Amino acid sequence: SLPRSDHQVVAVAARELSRAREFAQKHGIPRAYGSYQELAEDPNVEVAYIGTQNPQHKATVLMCLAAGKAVLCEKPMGVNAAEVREMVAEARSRGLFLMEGLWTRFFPATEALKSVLAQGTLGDLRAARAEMGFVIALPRLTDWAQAGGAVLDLGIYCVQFISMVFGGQRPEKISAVARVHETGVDDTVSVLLQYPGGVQGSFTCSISSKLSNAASVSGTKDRAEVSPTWAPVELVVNNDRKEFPCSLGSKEIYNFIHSPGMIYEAMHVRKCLRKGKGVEDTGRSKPGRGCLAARHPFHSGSYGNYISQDVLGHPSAYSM
Ligand SMILES: NC(=O)C1=CN([C@@H]2O[C@H](COP(=O)(O)OP(=O)(O)OC[C@H]3O[C@@H](n4cnc5c(N)ncnc54)[C@H](OP(=O)(O)O)[C@@H]3O)[C@@H](O)[C@H]2O)C=CC1
Ligand SMILES: O=C(O)[C@H](O)[C@H](O)[C@H](O)CO
Repeated sequence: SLPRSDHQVVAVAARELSRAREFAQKHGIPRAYGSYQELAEDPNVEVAYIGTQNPQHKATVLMCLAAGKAVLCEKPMGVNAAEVREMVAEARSRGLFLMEGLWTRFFPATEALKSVLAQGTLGDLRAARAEMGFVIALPRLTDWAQAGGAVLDLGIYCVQFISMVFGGQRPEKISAVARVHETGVDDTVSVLLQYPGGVQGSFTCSISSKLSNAASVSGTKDRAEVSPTWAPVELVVNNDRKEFPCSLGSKEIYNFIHSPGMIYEAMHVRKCLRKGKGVEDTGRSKPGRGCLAARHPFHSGSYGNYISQDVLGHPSAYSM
């Protein structure tokens, strides 16, 4: 749905060639490969978009970086903070672009919220709240072996919102309560994040119950809310409601609502690569090839993995 002069899908890979061929035929993609390695080695591929399941992200990211590709990896980029650090270090050492596919960050409604924040319309910020929950029957979500669970799949959208509105700051303290699914993955989790100056972030994510699926930030002057949390098409500030439809005239049938909004992150990737700037943790830019995913406020998707690791990995932060 983007101009072919800017974006072309030139190849698709699957572990079975037949499936890649079927997908390629359905979507008019010139090349199909029976392995991810063959795609990584295709000289016509500039950027690899990785949509495998969570546990395979790291291996596939490293494979594509080794082949010199820029990489856009689906969220959560890693199943924990250690994996994310390893991938970011590898991208840095090769001077290659790596970004976590937190597509939410590039929606027009998110951009509109960021300018409301930048203008100080809400006053001094006090609290941010996000929720994402559905009754979902996706096998991967309740499968420990596929790194399922609410925090990694849905909580990451809540964390990235809170991290964004608080400028990428790291919280001083994290605490959480959870319901654990019979398969052992986290089913419903509520997390409290305490920031300097008594500023608070909180979120609830669930794979077994419908939540508000909205995200809000409140200050001493006003409150702003976007919805749905993961693919915002509406921004309300005080009682002023603005719509940002993202059907974009697409006739495609998608598995998930607002999927046409994937074009925004694709446009961002292209913009980064054309700028040719690397973005370091400190936000200091340096000449290099592409932007690097880091804990930069704008690419703080990786931050979500730190939180999930903190929440899931430290019993002290996790009272049942
Ligand atoms: N941004 C968004 O809106 C969304 C993001 N996601 C993210 O995208 C990723 C994929 O999700 P989704 O497409 O629902 O996942 P699927 O369950 O459909 O699996 C995706 C692909 O993973 C590949 N795969 C590679 N290794 C394995 C393995 N060992 N076992 C099973 N599958 C494997 C398969 O590809 P093949 O067999 O063809 O090689 C499969 O087609 C996840 O990380 C998820 O978080 C998902 C939905 C929405
Ligand atoms: O990123 C997402 O939107 C989620 O992976 C899936 O869409 C979710 O599992 C079902 O909404």
